[in-house]
Order: sequence, then C-alpha cells, then structure tokens
Amino acid sequence: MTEVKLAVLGGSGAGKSALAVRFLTRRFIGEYASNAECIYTKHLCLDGRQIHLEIYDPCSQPQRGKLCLTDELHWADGFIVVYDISDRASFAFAKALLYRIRESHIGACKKMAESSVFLVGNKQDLCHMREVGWDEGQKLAIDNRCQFCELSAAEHCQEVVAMFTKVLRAITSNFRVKEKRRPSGSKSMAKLINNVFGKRRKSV
Ligand SMILES: Nc1nc2c(ncn2[C@@H]2O[C@H](COP(=O)(O)OP(=O)(O)OP(=O)(O)O)[C@@H](O)[C@H]2O)c(=O)[nH]1
Repeated sequence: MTEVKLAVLGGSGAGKSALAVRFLTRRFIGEYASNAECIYTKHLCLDGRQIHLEIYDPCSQPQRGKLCLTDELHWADGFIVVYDISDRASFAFAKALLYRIRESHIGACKKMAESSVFLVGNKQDLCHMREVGWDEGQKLAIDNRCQFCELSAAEHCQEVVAMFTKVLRAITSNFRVKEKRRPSGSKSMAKLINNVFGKRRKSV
C-alpha cells in the first residue's frame, strides 16, 4: 500500500472543498463548512497500485492572517493550488502559495517537486464573470513549472477526476524515483514530521 498525502490549497471560497469532495464522491455539494480544516481519506487503485490517499483541505487561509504553511509543506507529497477565475484576489493568493511551495522545494530534486504541483483555475462555469484570463493562469503555471488547467467543480466531474489522477500519478512516479535513490528502510524527514501532527480525519 502506497501512502499519498495531497494538500488542496487556495484562497477563501476558491472551491477547495468542492474539488476534493467532487473527486472523492463524484458529487458537487453547494455549501461546505469553512471554519474547520480536515483530512479526507480514501483507498483507491491507480495503475494497479493500491493507494491510501489523504487529502488535506484547510480552512480559509486568509482568516489565519498570514501565509503560514510550514506544516502543510512538510506534510504533503503534492499540492493542488486553486483559484477562482472570477476572483482576482484568489489568483494573487495562488501566486503567493506557488512561490512558498517553490521556495520550500529549493534543495530538493527540482523536476520531481514541480510535477506534483497543479495550478487549477476553478469555476470555469462563471466565465461570464471572469477576472483572470486563461493565459494568465497558464503563464503563472509555466513560471512556476507546474501543471495547469481550468475547470468547474460544479460542472466538470471527469475533468476534476482527471486532474487529481494526474497529480497522483506524478507523486507516485516521484516515489518510484526516490525508492531507487534511497536505501530501503530509511524514512523521509517529511514522514517523521507528519507523525508529530494530529489533524482531524474524515473518511469518504
Ligand atoms: N459556480 C461555481 N461555484 C463553485 C464551484 N466550486 C465551488 N463553488 C462554490 O463556491 C463556494 C465556495 O466553495 P468551497 O468549496 O467551500 O470553497 P473553499 O475554497 O473550500 O472555501 P473555504 O473553506 O471558505 O476556504 C461554494 O458556494 C461553492 O458552492 C464551481 O466550480 N462553480
């Protein structure tokens, strides 16, 4: 069983919970409690490999008053950074998040770290209220060497599943590279740090 930890980050109301729940249940639920962070867990099979997935969905970052991501950056194997295409402030927040993630990966194998970060422009169904162009999202992704797509958690079930699947594939293929490099039995610092943090868990 491979353990994968994925953090879904983004500004308040960007659609983090909607995306996670859409992937896990294939359903879109209109409203979610936004005052609590949680970790969803799910077992799934990807390319014949059994995966125990944990998805971290934080409460709204701005309410914390600062961009303090130290725990998340250590905990996660990969990141989905979400913004709302109809909200420019959420795009600026996504930009700051990507910068923090990139900063934290300095020293790690660059190519491996980059492939497990996905920038997502959510709420594509609201394109009549668009404040952030597709090309701006694409450019931000290129600048940060991460994957990019626009979609709608509300309307695009297949696209959401495909996006999560791509991130999971990138993460598991990074694991395979790391397994080859690292002597067996050694534990990563991230795993050790993870044992210290107790986050609320939900099974879906
Ligand atoms: N039109 C539209 N609304 C969406 C979409 N995704 C999410 N929403 C709505 O946007 C609002 C915020 O969605 P959440 O999933 O709670 O966003 P969040 O990023 O988890 O929000 P916080 O927990 O407050 O940080 C809710 O009213 C959702 O129904 C989408 O693709 N299209």
